[in-house]
Amino acid sequence: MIEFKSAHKHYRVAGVERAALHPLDLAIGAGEVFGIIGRSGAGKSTLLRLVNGLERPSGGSVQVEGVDVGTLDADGLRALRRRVGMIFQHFNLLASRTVAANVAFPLQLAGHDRAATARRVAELLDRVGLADHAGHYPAQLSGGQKQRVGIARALACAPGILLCDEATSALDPETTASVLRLLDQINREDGLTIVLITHEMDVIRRICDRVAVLEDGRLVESGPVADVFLHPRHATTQRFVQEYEHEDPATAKPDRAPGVRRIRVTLRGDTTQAPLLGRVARETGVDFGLVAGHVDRIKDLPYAQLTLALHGDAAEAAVQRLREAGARVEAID
Ligand SMILES: Nc1ncnc2c1ncn2[C@@H]1O[C@H](COP(=O)(O)OP(=O)(O)OP(=O)(O)O)[C@@H](O)[C@H]1O
Repeated sequence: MIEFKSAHKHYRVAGVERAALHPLDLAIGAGEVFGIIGRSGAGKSTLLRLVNGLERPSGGSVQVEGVDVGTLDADGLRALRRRVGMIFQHFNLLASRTVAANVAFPLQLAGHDRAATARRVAELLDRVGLADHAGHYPAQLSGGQKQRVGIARALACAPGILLCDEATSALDPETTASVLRLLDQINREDGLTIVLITHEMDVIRRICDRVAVLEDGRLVESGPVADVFLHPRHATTQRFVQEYEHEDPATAKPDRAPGVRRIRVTLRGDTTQAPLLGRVARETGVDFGLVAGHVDRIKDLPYAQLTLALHGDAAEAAVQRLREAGARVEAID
């Protein structure tokens, strides 16, 4: 659906070229919810703007549905933007237009007649739960309602791709959750491809299938969300995970006591709640202390990740049993 091939972007500021994105390869499949996470200035917005042609790559190519975005003329770009909807952190609604008129706007630009526009607007407002707010103005809406209008407007021309630019960053946690549920529902029902950029790991964890981590314009890690966040390899990803888990750095340090081994045990899916630890302790005679841990979900996947201190001679046997039972076990050293 979207493919970056050695795409990169430089900006010239006061005569000096600066790389916002270094050459990047990335493929996003149809129907995926793909998250891009990074700190401020990492290059997230630049990456997103290359997809809808708001920026052209300085080199390499960005293809959307097989079309090279960098080669499009004004007509081509207009057609592209009907296929690629976008929602924004600050909603970007027209303050002087009602909710219905905001949603109607792209339909009018695309030349739909009055009756077809009215039908489509009613359908979209119903979909985002705002059928009874059609005549309200943006100033009369909460942040979550404004973003629902933004979503309805972005979906007006039935795009195949929705770009979300920090779409929940201005919302409180409960409203964020409800907007993310709506996006998740739209993705599942319509098979819409969603690309979202965020600096919040929680947003990625809730709805994304895959994630890419950006740092200083470089893609440092990418893959299925559970793999990247449960077993982060790059220091930047590790920091995002530590912040999300509120991890105390002291717990990550190995216990130097003789005869004690620290391990991190990850259980996913059906094994998450299996009565495993007690059984392994009984069968092997190992004793374990609980150092840290959490039980959570990544999209539809339940998981548990525990740091254990294993005491005694049976540690190796216990690790073996845990692995046989489907747990991933990593030594912490
Ligand atoms: N139009 C521009 N002209 C010059 N430099 C730019 C322009 N847009 C972005 N940059 C620079 O490119 C780099 C990446 O910016 P970008 O906005 O893509 O990052 P970001 O990860 O989206 O950051 P934020 O989360 O703060 O929006 C930054 O150093 C930024 O200053």
